[in-house]
Amino acid sequence: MDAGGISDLDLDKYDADEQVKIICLGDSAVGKSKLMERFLIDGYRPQQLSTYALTLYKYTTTINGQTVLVDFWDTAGQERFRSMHPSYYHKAHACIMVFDVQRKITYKNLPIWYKELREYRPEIPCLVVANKIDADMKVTQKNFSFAKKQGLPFYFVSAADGTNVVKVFKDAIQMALSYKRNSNDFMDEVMRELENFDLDSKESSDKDEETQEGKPDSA
Ligand SMILES: Nc1nc2c(ncn2[C@@H]2O[C@H](COP(=O)(O)OP(=O)(O)OP(=O)(O)O)[C@@H](O)[C@H]2O)c(=O)[nH]1
Ligand SMILES: [Mg+2]
Repeated sequence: MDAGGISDLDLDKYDADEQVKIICLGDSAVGKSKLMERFLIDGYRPQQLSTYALTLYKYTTTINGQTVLVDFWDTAGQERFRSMHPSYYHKAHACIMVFDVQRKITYKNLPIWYKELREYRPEIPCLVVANKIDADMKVTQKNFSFAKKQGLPFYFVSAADGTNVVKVFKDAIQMALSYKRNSNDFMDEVMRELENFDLDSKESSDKDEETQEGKPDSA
């Protein structure tokens, strides 16, 4: 199976024209899962594959008349080790990076997440999300400069009351799509080439027919 979750089978099954993968990063308990659930609550949610390490949410939407299948990847647990398995990043088209406005440490850890993201996916759009603003609206006055410094889009959101949740996810899908369409990312080019390459290049294995020697005559 393809670790990137991109397969023609899925495109057929969901009658989709295009498929994008969006990953979610951030410390434990910042609200990554709650944000996904909040967004998907009204959305079409045909499938949820769950393992102890990963939840994959499938979502379809129509953009400019095209049906887009979105794979949202969410982790459970791995982020405690502050390092994700490389397959998590594999072929991702956008990243939603979350911190908890009530816990400063989760904001301070953003550069660590961002560094790892960029090691695997140097070019993909990354959206920075300050979650849990419902707990204290005053935080929206604060200056969280990380996103600005990196030139990344920034959102104040609340998974609890829904503030800006749809906006973040819709933007993420749009950015993922435009990335996919316009990407000059070298690794993406390579992956595209590999996908087109017919792996079914069976070398004429008939050559290794072994000459059957007659059984030694038993006297
Ligand atoms: N007040 C408030 N609490 C929230 C919000 N979003 C999440 N929470 C709470 O924060 C806790 C953690 O939320 P999760 O969505 O499980 O966090 P997570 O990032 O998925 O955590 P891991 O799966 O452990 O990495 C839960 O108790 C949520 O109810 C929010 O917007 N406001
Ligand atoms: Mg979670």
